[in-house]
Amino acid sequence: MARMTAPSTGQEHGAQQPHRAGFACFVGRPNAGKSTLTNALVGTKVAITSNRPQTTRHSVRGIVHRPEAQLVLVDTPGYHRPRTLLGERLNDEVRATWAEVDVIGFCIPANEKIGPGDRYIGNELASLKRTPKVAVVTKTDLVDREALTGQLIAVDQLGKELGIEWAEIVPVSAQKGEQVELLADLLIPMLPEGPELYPGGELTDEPEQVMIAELIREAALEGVRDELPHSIAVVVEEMEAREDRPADKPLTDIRANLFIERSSQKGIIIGPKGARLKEIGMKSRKHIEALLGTPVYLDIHVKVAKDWQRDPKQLRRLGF
Ligand SMILES: Nc1nc2c(ncn2[C@@H]2O[C@H](COP(=O)(O)OP(=O)(O)OP(=O)(O)O)[C@@H](O)[C@H]2O)c(=O)[nH]1
Repeated sequence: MARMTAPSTGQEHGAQQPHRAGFACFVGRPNAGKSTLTNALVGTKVAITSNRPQTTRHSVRGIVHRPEAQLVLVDTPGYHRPRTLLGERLNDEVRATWAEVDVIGFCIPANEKIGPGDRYIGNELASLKRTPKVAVVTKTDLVDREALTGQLIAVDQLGKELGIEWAEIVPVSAQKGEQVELLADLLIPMLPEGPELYPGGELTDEPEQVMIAELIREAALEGVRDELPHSIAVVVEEMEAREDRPADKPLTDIRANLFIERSSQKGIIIGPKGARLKEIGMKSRKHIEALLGTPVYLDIHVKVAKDWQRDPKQLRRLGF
């Protein structure tokens, strides 16, 4: 990421409140609710959510705009024990992000016991002494009060065990929008003083094509079996406005490649008589049209990139 620290040219807003701007990221094991929380804070769909682990591959940022502050959220992939080259690259990316942000939110689901996955991440976090860390207990709508209290105590103990001093411990439900604003209120004072980092109203600086590729990948992930999710990568090859269209009836042509690792996976993606691929196209097209604000002609090609997760050249081509 280019610039992660706000210059300290504090802008005065209102009475004595200096304007603050900076970066935060949410960490946590797969499925902890990081993307959903990012979306809830920003109020628009920018990161990709799914009920399958490890679906966030790109550092999608959402921006929370307040009169007194700008909070830029960096959404990283899950940090986990690497098994492939892709896994190692993802961990490097996550660590690099952690070292550059102003505050880290450690997401721990309210409805799951703290386990080795959390300790693995927590240990790594503990070594980042200077960055404030907020424990965010997510999905509180899934548990009763008693269970939530138990989890808050367990999180407090986890901090003591790992040598992390939580700046705050905040229970939230991103899905119900409970305590989401409060979380923003608590994160903002941890940002450095400084002017806006991004012009007002901008929600994400993720290149459009990456977001479009993610929307297609998200549609492709729906309903596929367990082994496939990590084998899918999508790259937008071409995107341009169709020529000879009247100004009030624009059309955007998009050509995307959907990569899988083995030709045996082709059938699963394409489906009987192309039904699944058609479904993927229809679903993602709706989201892409909403994103771009124009009708879209979407052309998806399914290609085999053999064992792309283990091949450095392929990884680079696919944008990792
Ligand atoms: N009930 C409930 N479910 C939630 C909440 N937040 C997230 N979820 C669900 O939990 C699952 C995982 O959420 P994500 O936001 O994709 O989790 P993530 O941590 O970004 O996951 P990875 O990208 O795999 O690391 C999804 O099915 C969400 O719908 C919440 O506040 N309440």
